[in-house]
Amino acid sequence: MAVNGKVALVTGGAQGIGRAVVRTLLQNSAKVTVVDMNKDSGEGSKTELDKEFGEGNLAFIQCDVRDGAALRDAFQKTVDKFGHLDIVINNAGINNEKNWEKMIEVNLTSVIKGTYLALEHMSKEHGKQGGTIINVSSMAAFLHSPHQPVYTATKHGVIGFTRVMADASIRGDYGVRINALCPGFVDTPLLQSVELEDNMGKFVKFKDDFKHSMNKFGVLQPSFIAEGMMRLVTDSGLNGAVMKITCSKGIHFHTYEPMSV
Ligand SMILES: NC(=O)C1=CN([C@@H]2O[C@H](COP(=O)(O)OP(=O)(O)OC[C@H]3O[C@@H](n4cnc5c(N)ncnc54)[C@H](O)[C@@H]3O)[C@@H](O)[C@H]2O)C=CC1
Ligand SMILES: CCCCCC(=O)/C=C/C=C/C=C/C=C/[C@@H](O)[C@@H](O)CCCC(=O)O
Repeated sequence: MAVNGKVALVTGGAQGIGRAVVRTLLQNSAKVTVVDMNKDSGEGSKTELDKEFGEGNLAFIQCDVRDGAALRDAFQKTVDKFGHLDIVINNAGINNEKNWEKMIEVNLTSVIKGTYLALEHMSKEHGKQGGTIINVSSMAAFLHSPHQPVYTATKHGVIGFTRVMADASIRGDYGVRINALCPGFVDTPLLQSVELEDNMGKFVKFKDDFKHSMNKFGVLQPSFIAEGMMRLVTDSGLNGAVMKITCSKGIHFHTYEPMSV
């Protein structure tokens, strides 16, 4: 899929990985809606990106992705403003082992909601023109660590859900590609949360293990994750792929046993 002239919606696009992805999409002449609960960073980021790429290419909608009605409204507003929808990146995520129910809502339930809403606007089943969905998981889904039990569970969930929906898309002829992206450690504000009892609860005592892992595996830049994301967006041969991005192997894909049925 060529990105030029396409319309994208990115959740959690006000900072970190999401912001880098939004910037890359704009560089490639897409129209983009950022859906993020943080009004200050959303508006600040829009001001900067409008200066760089010109006004009229980027919309910011303040929205907590856990609020299903507000998220539905954000999708509709995007289509109303830009005319259609082609690319949805379900990226918003948090680290909160203390309030782990909230973390499941943000990291997994909202990715499911975002995928279903994306299909309403892009699937041939709904009379639309097709598109691509990327759900952000993590390398945490592949490596055990003692400090992130529920975060890890949500990221496993994102992969399982994404792979099944990719198969459903083929069987149902949705015309929508659905892929997952799993970054290793990335230099964003999220990483600071592992030091805080407010985020980690009793698992904060493992923070030195966490730092040890970061030193061992290295920390990536958000722009490199955006590069991987663009490959998932543009390569029409990819559906159900699980992309991994690490310092040691760069951008690569997880391989699975073929299905038994
Ligand atoms: N930074 C890292 O090392 C890694 C991050 N990831 C995943 O990448 C994604 C993005 O993470 P980062 O950019 O690092 O985080 P970040 O904390 O820098 O940015 C996350 C963005 O999501 C927004 N957000 C959070 N909760 C929200 C909600 N309920 N509704 C709407 N917006 C919300 C925040 O306001 C923020 O702008 C997450 O899913 C994260 O789990 C995956 C692997 C590694
Ligand atoms: C909770 C906030 C921080 C979230 C951190 C997170 O989601 C990421 C965890 C990342 C772990 C990264 C590990 C990378 C390992 C590779 O370098 C390699 O050794 C393993 C390669 C396995 C493969 O097949 O690629």
